[in-house]
Amino acid sequence: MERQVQRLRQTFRSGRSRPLRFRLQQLEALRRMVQEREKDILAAIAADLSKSELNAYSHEVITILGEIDFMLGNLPELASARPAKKNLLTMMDEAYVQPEPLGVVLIIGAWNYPFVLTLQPLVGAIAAGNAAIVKPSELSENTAKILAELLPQYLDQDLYMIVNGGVEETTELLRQRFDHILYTGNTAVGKIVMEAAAKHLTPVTLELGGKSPCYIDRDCDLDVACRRITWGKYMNCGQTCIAPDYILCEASLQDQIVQKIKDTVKDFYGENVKASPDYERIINLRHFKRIKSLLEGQKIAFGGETDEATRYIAPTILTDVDPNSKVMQEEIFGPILPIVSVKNVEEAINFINDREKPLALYIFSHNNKLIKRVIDETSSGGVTGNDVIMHFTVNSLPFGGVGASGMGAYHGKYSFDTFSHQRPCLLKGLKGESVNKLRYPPNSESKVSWSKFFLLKQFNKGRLQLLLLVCLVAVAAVIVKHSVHSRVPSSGQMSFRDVDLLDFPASSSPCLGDNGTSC
Ligand SMILES: NC(=O)c1ccc[n+]([C@@H]2O[C@H](COP(=O)([O-])OP(=O)(O)OC[C@H]3O[C@@H](n4cnc5c(N)ncnc54)[C@H](O)[C@@H]3O)[C@@H](O)[C@H]2O)c1
Ligand SMILES: CCCCCCCCCCCCCCCCCC=O
Repeated sequence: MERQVQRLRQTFRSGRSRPLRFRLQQLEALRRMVQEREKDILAAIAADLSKSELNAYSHEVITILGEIDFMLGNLPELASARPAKKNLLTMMDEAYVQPEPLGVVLIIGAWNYPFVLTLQPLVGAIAAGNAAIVKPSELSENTAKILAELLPQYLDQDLYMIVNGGVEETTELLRQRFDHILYTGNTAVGKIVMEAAAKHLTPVTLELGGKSPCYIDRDCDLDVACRRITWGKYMNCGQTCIAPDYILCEASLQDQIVQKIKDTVKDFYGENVKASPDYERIINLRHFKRIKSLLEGQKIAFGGETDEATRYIAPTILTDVDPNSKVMQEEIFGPILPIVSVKNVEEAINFINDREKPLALYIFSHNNKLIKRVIDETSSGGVTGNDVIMHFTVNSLPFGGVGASGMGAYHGKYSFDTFSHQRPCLLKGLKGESVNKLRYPPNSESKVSWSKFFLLKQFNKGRLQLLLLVCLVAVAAVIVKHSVHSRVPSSGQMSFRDVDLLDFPASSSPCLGDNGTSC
């Protein structure tokens, strides 16, 4: 493993991954891979999650194509240096923020959306100019296999690599030094990843899980709310990190909600859910048994049927659920929907705040003020009001957790930023020592007073007059210099705008004039 990481690092150091043209080519190659090998990819995802190919396309492939298109359209802007605001002391200098790649990054994916959760971070890593190792989950073995087969055929093999394997291989990978690790999966392993990363001071993005609450207000269109919740809860058989984990509502709404979700399940999946091509299965027997055990001692208002041989668990609703019961202690990650009664919105807010910060929060109400209030008085990775899951699909929104549900974020611009260092650059000329004297020893009351003036903008009348005089002299000097220069032939030095940005390693100043001042 060490040799492989070393090989990627050497290629990264050669600068090959930096030019924008190269990054765009790799992203285009990735898009070609998805388009040309769509059938194989869909078959692999379908096999891993007993999913129809149509669902595999709309749950996963569409997201990756959208992310690649976003990067192709926005990369030149994302990668270019941004001029920064200056203070009085540096007003003649050039200040800008230059995004730069981090180096060799590690992406560890989870099995529940095995294509999206590995390739979406990879798109960001490539766009930001990094080398990357991708470690798909061993539980979604078909997708892991097809990725290992396809990626080397389309991407630069000395920069982007797939490592397949389980705990042993991941542990070995985590011993290596990376420049960033993005991990998606459960919280317990998140801690292992963070501990391993700490040994090398490697920054991490942790995309974890949690119990995402869904509050339904009395003042709400229950038909619409229940239809949307049914879609988001039972999609992928409940194995979605941002699925609504449980419902909070007033006790009087409970029966209506059960009835409406029941009707919607019939609309979506037909009389025989088991036979529906749109209803998936639990990934493995361990998870099947874990989810089934959550039903013990519960009041099953709907569903509850299970079949171990096919790892089928029916869309299920539990009512009058005790907040202290097992099903309310861990993330369900399966098609079981508990309903917990609360008296009002205050109690719902307290219920949420008494627990770990969730990955997502959903609020259904006609009353926008109530939705805003719940947002203001709680915390979660993300929020969708009057719907579920959909904030994931907006790539102008950062996607990630907070507290126990994770740290850092990605998607769109946020992926680019996650895999970049925002490097502050200040370029000064070698003149101006008269002002610089103010910061050189020996210090004095007068120097401190001048520093306050320059850095804290604490004017007094005398200083202001003096500054005006200095400015006049500076303007005069610039005019004289300019008139001399206009008579001298050009030095032939190129400005930033003359350079083909595509061939540029995205490390130039935004506007470097030939006297070192910003233009
Ligand atoms: N925030 C998100 O975007 C997001 C997305 C999907 C899933 N999740 C969360 O992930 C969880 C489900 O995923 P999972 O954890 O079952 O997936 P998983 O079992 O596939 O594990 C995730 C990754 O961790 C690796 N891994 C497992 N054990 C390890 C160990 N001991 N040491 C090092 N690496 C190890 C696996 O190989 C895999 O690549 C849920 O909690 C879910 O909410 C979060
Ligand atoms: C008008 C037709 C629109 C069709 C849009 C379909 C959107 C489907 C989006 C589903 C995306 C689900 C991905 C969830 C991934 C969550 C990752 C965590 O587990």
